[in-house]
Amino acid sequence: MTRAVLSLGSNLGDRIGQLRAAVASFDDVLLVASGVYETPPWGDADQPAYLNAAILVEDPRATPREWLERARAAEAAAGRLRDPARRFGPRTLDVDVIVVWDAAGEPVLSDDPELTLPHPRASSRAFVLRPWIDIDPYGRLPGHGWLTDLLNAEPLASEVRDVSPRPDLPLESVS
Ligand SMILES: Nc1ncnc2c1ncn2[C@@H]1O[C@H](COP(=O)(O)OP(=O)(O)OP(=O)(O)O)[C@@H](O)[C@H]1O
Ligand SMILES: Nc1nc2c(c(=O)[nH]1)N=C(CO)CN2
Repeated sequence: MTRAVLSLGSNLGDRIGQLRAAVASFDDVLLVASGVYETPPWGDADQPAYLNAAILVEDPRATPREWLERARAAEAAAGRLRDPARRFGPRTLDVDVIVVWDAAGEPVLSDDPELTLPHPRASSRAFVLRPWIDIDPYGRLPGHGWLTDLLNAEPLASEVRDVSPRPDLPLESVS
């Protein structure tokens, strides 16, 4: 398996520091990182705003399960602080595996609850699709179509207006 899009989010503690540490943990496989966006909480309104971003990673040897393990390791390194009683509640770091493509460039489909691919809620999340389209303008969400069509149709077209770029908070230092 080769490529994956990972979504990063944080709304507790040092939000940008946690996102940067997560990106650094994928340094050996990182193709490109999106800009950072400030986004209103989705799914559970009573919590602080999130910082969200997306990264494209590639490793010819990595299985989908290994991407999930690396995502979990990044969350654990951020302390995994969260309220277990709130499904979509606040957290120091969330790293979700959005799509994985195999060596032939075909998307991996899985209904395994441990690793569902594509991520089952990605199609309704402007905070996932807006950063993703930064780094993959011709991107498609398998089963849902082009990112550009999803983001330009309701309900996401309205939601994306509240997704604010934070160019003052780059993920990577310019070298
Ligand atoms: N595509 C996926 N990416 C990440 N985790 C997944 C995926 N599919 C299933 N899971 C499972 O979901 C479990 C809960 O993940 P997590 O705590 O990140 O959920 P959440 O962030 O509360 O909700 P959401 O997945 O909607 O963002 C994980 O332990 C993982 O095994
Ligand atoms: N804006 C935004 N809202 C969320 C996010 C996130 O990353 N960004 N993650 C959640 C966890 O499932 C729940 N709600």
